[in-house]
Amino acid sequence: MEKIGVELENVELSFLDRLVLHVLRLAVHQFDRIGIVGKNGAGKSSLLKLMNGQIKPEKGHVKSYIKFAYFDQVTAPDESEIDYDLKGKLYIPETKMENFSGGEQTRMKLAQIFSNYYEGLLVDEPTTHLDTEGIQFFMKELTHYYSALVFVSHDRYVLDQLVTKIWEIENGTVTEYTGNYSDYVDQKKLEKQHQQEQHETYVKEKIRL
Ligand SMILES: Nc1ncnc2c1ncn2[C@@H]1O[C@H](COP(=O)(O)OP(=O)(O)OP(=O)(O)O)[C@@H](O)[C@H]1O
Repeated sequence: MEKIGVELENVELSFLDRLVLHVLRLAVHQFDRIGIVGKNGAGKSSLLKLMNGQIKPEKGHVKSYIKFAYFDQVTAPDESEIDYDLKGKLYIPETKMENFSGGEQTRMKLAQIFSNYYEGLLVDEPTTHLDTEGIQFFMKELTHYYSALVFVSHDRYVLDQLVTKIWEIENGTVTEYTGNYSDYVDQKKLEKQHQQEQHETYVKEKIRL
């Protein structure tokens, strides 16, 4: 049985009296590849931050058993060493970091992560500032990265290539779907169709009575 990397139990997270997340139980296992999806403001980044221990829930608990690397767009790159080859491959300039463009900052932070080995990666919107070449590099690295991977992305192509599970956040709750993004879309279509059929049966039955 695969080792648990992080688990959440009976978690409630609110901001300004709004219940943003309500999780009965969720777990990330050793080699899971999970894509988190949901509308703007659904709670995707907050869920990653909970798993990273950056924010604490007011109820329930989050237990982490492995060391995760965390990436988001807002955190500036730190001074940690990066692999020389990666620096070249990712065209990271020799200029001062404060002058880096958005894309260069993203490349730098990803290079820092890929220069070390982590048992888990929590990655929030990694491809936003990347050009096509940067996205291809990121995907190639992650395809062979042997760890738990949880990431938030609005990029369907990236999700389709990299994940084998989808966590959908809707109205504060998280539903797990097996498969990549396209599989998730198919399952949602079937769910909708089933609901529609149930509704039609209900209406017909009501008329009949
Ligand atoms: N520190 C905070 N203080 C108050 N509200 C917050 C805070 N952090 C997040 N929120 C609110 O919680 C909700 C969830 O935010 P979160 O950033 O997790 O959403 P998201 O699904 O990642 O959204 P997006 O796709 O737009 O990035 C939003 O309504 C946001 O305004």
